[in-house]
Amino acid sequence: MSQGGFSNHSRSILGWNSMEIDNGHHALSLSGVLLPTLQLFSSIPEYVKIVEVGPRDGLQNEKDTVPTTVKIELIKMLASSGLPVVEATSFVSPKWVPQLADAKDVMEAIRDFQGARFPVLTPNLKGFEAAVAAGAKEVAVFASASEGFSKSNINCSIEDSLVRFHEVALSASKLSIPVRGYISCVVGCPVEGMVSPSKVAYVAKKLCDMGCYEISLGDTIGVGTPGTIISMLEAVIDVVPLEKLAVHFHDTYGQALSNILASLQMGISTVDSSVSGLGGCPYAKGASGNVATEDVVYMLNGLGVKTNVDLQKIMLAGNFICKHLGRPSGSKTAIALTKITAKASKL
Ligand SMILES: CC(C)(COP(=O)([O-])OP(=O)([O-])OC[C@H]1O[C@@H](n2cnc3c(N)ncnc32)[C@H](O)[C@@H]1OP(=O)([O-])[O-])[C@@H](O)C(=O)NCCC(=O)NCCSC(=O)C[C@@](C)(O)CC(=O)[O-]
Repeated sequence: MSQGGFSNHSRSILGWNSMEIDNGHHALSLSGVLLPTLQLFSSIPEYVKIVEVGPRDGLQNEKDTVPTTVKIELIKMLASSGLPVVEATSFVSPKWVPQLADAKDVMEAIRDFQGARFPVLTPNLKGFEAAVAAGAKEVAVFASASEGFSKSNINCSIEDSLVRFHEVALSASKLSIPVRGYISCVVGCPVEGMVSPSKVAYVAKKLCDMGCYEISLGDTIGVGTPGTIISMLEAVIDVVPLEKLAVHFHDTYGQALSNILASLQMGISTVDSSVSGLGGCPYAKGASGNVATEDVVYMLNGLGVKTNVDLQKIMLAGNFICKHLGRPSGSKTAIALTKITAKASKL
């Protein structure tokens, strides 16, 4: 029997992936087999905040214009799934990112929708002012750890970008608007190759000092592995408090979930992801989508980490946008559970 599009069989699959917490000690329960607590997981946070970036990062690279009404519906579905933060759009130049030229209309339609926070990207004061006028209550600035990417993405050097972001941060502070800071290319750059952890740490400290409440570390082209991610995080944690850090992984080499796990083991408790694994930066050729929200939630459920996110509702949002885009989901979890549901409904 199917409820809300999911069979009891797929519900029981979701149930496999659960962790029992007994007096604070973790024990994996898989098919009734209890495994002893793993020391390895002892530093993993009890709660992880997932920042959904699908409507912004996920859609910004789409060639065909996605109708504004579809974007709005997607944001509302995501916000209704328990996600605490849904990055809604970007107030950037429409010449640079035509797909998000409807930022004002999107923001105005969701500004009073309850359930999640809706930050938007603002590269400069012009974008910030437009975002605030449209009702944005939170913004994000986006820097790069590599000069080459900074120039190709926002047409200025890292230092010039920091000056612009400082202006945004000052204006935001006057209005009590929280500012998130992104850093792209924290491991590798499409223009310059490998990026040293010290460059990431330098930009992270600057963003922190100008008042960003959170710094999201982006592996823009998805080349990181736990080895390189851990070295990068160690450098950043030396200069920015751990609780201010978030990770943002693209899955080009299939490393995103392992990189997230390594980051959680280092104590990071904020993870960016994109419904159905949509995404990619228009100025980072070859980069594939972000890690899929469905896969992150499935893994965190399996670790017994709270997210307050309803996986089935995320999958419905994923089905909705993938149907619209006319392509299969990039989430392995969504594909697996959809197949199981389809099989079960034939029985
Ligand atoms: C930063 C600029 C604007 C500089 O672009 P520019 O051409 O150097 O800007 P400009 O100041 O010379 O202005 C040129 C034109 O843009 C207009 N303009 C200027 N600012 C704005 C604005 N805010 N909103 C709307 N219009 C704007 C301005 O008014 C002018 O209009 P014109 O006179 O030609 O008609 C441009 O390079 C840009 O918009 N870049 C955005 C690129 C982008 O959005 N990339 C993707 C997001 S970053 C990302 O995906 C990575 C991340 C965050 O996910 C993490 C990761 O994975 O790494």
